[in-house]
Amino acid sequence: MIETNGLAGGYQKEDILTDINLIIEEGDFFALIGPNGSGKTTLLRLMTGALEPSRGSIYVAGKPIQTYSSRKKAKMMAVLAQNSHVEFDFSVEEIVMLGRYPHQKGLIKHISPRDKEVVSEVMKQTEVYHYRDKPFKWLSGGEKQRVLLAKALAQEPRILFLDEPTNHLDVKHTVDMLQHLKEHQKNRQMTIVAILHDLNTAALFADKFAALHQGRLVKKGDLSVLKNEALLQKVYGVDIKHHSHPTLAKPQMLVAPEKMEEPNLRTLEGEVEQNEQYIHIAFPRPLRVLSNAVSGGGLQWHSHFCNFHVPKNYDCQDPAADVLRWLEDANIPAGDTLGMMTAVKLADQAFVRETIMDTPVFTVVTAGVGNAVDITENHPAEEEWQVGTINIMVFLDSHLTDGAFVNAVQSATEAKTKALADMQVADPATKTIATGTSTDSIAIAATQQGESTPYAGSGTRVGKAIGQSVYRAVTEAIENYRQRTDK
Ligand SMILES: Nc1ncnc2c1ncn2[C@@H]1O[C@H](COP(=O)(O)OP(=O)(O)OP(=O)(O)O)[C@@H](O)[C@H]1O
Repeated sequence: MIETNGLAGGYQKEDILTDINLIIEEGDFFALIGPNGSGKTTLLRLMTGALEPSRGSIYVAGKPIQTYSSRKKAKMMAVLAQNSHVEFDFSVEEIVMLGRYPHQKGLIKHISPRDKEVVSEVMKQTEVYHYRDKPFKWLSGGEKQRVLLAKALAQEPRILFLDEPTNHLDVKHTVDMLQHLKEHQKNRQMTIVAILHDLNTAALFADKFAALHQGRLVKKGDLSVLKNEALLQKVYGVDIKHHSHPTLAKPQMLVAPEKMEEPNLRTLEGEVEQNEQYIHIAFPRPLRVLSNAVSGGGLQWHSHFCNFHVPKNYDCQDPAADVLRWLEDANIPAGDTLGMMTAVKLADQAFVRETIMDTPVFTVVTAGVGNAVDITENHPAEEEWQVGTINIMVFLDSHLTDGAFVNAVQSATEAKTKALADMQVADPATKTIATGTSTDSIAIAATQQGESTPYAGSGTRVGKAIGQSVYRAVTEAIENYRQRTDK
């Protein structure tokens, strides 16, 4: 649909862009990314024929852009430029109607029923219909932007060029605008070429990407362009990390500014507070944690770690809300706290604090085994569970990658299962050796100090440290539980 070959161009005989070779297919949502001054607007202006190239060629729908008459071009493409100014005293509807100009025939232009229909439809889509009679100049920046988009859509173009279209728009209108554009792309095969500064928005809505840097096209392709952290670092000059969107199969980018000075946690000396209701471990700064805890679970950062005692008949309708309430009652900052719960007496806890294979590890375990389960055996679908949970928190002075966190959970689980086997903890239903209990929780928390390690399985020092520490702590906690309950 759009093809540039060896394209160069700029202003006052000085080239801003050099050797741009790009193919934008029909129906693409194509995002141009790059820092300020990298040449994105210049490229857009060359592609729309607003600027003459100094070298190379631009083909649109198979024909050189220069061969299009202005009327034909206006039927083919619409442009929503950056900071478009409309000075006249037009109403919103009149401005949008200007978009129909290329479709109107004859010397004296008449507004046809079709023009009216399209104009109202696009005003509704862009949510400007209700102020169609207002003077344009009375509108806010974001409202004006939506009116100008409506005007561009009224042109019914095959290609829509957008220069920072979400400028001035709030979150809702940004999403709405891009959602509408996406529908136009899908339902009408409209090609969209958009300059987008917000990489996260680009990741959500665009399918193809081209990164410009100092007037050169340094990368083009699919979402892999945005996942290329080294490329983004080179282009933008800041550290940008990507992670996955929680509900969509899309990456999201996070800027990582240089780290501030933080307290050193080499000794892992978290403050421990314990009473009948909870065990609370507090660190002077957050640790990176992977956990299935009821509150603050997933991969997060937390400074506070709590294990709450609940009665055996605890009504677990909304455990996360309960934990938040208990944290508030105990004056522990909920936004920075991981919260587990157990019906086991907290006094049976085990604290194991050691340096194993050069890795400082602190493991906190509460264990009840009334609910022990051999996960490899068949059980009736609906079972009456008794109270009993093994809650494990492992604090490490180590720097783990996300993958290593998963490895660490694996290492801790293997150690727990070995402890249950050595202590002959049986599944009461199957009478076989239990592998865990039905409601176990785990948290692996790391200081993220020092060099990062990609593995934490049994073949690594940190994995062995986790294994030994968890084994000792689970064994001790079960011994304490057995002594008290006689089980
Ligand atoms: N009309 C002009 N005359 C001379 N130089 C210009 C003109 N417009 C832009 N430039 C220069 O061209 C270079 C690229 O500008 P361009 O607007 O294409 O960058 P951009 O990537 O769109 O930047 P931004 O993200 O800031 O909008 C800049 O150095 C700019 O100063």
